[in-house]
Amino acid sequence: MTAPDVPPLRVRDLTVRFAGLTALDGVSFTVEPGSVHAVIGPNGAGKSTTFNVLSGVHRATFGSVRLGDEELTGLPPHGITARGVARTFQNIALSPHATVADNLMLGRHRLTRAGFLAAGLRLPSAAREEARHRERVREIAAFTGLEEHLGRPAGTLPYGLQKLVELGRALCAEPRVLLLDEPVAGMTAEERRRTASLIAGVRDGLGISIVLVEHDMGVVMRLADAVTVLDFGRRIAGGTPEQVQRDPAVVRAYLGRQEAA
Ligand SMILES: Nc1ncnc2c1ncn2[C@@H]1O[C@H](COP(=O)(O)OP(=O)(O)OP(=O)(O)O)[C@@H](O)[C@H]1O
Repeated sequence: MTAPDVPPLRVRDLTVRFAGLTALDGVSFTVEPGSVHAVIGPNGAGKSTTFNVLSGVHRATFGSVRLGDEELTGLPPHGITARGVARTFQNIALSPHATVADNLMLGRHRLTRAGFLAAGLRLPSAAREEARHRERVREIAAFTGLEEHLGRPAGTLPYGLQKLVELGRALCAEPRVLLLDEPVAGMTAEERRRTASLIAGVRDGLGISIVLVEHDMGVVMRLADAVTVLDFGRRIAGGTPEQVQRDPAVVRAYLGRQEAA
């Protein structure tokens, strides 16, 4: 698998207001090419809002998100996917009755050249293209450890494997940037360990950038190259996992919430 051309993802002064509530307030950070960048913070800090702006679900009130020279701000979700940014969902969003292979094929959608007409007319060009996509799906299934499950309906797999299908489907879009929304939530300790090493493998083997929103601090600290810490919609710290762990503002933010709880 060859590394795609990955530019930096620059988030600048991102501000999101919902009817009187400022969910994000002037947040800036840069995701370096080929790195895992974690966004962490206590409940309500603005992590999901950041994720939703990056994937085009929410519009920024102010500020910008740029991938290299391309402005992503204001694009709809499919426009952002088309520029090589793929996401997974916190709650699994697979077609449960379709096979794992067909769910992965859905991830190839943006790369499909032959239109519905060519496919419907069963033109040889469409058949060749489909065969190429199926081959790539098999490669990605092997990479993610899903090969033996390709023929099974996705809904019949255990939860941890369904999360991997989500990840595999996002990889099938050949992204330059992968947005992972709590990829190990609800997993057993063994599944967490396996998923964390798979994510490290995606970074190291495919060279793509990964933005990770995750509550599991063990996974964040082991996996992330850089961490942005949010609290009440503001960026309160940033740096390597070691730096943010020692940062008094971060300790205060987490301890404060525990005391209030
Ligand atoms: N669609 C919305 N409408 C109004 N307020 C919202 C909306 N989405 C989020 N908020 C508010 O914005 C703030 C940030 O929420 P967000 O979900 O981004 O935090 P979070 O860090 O992801 O929290 P958690 O860890 O609990 O998922 C919160 O006060 C939340 O109530």
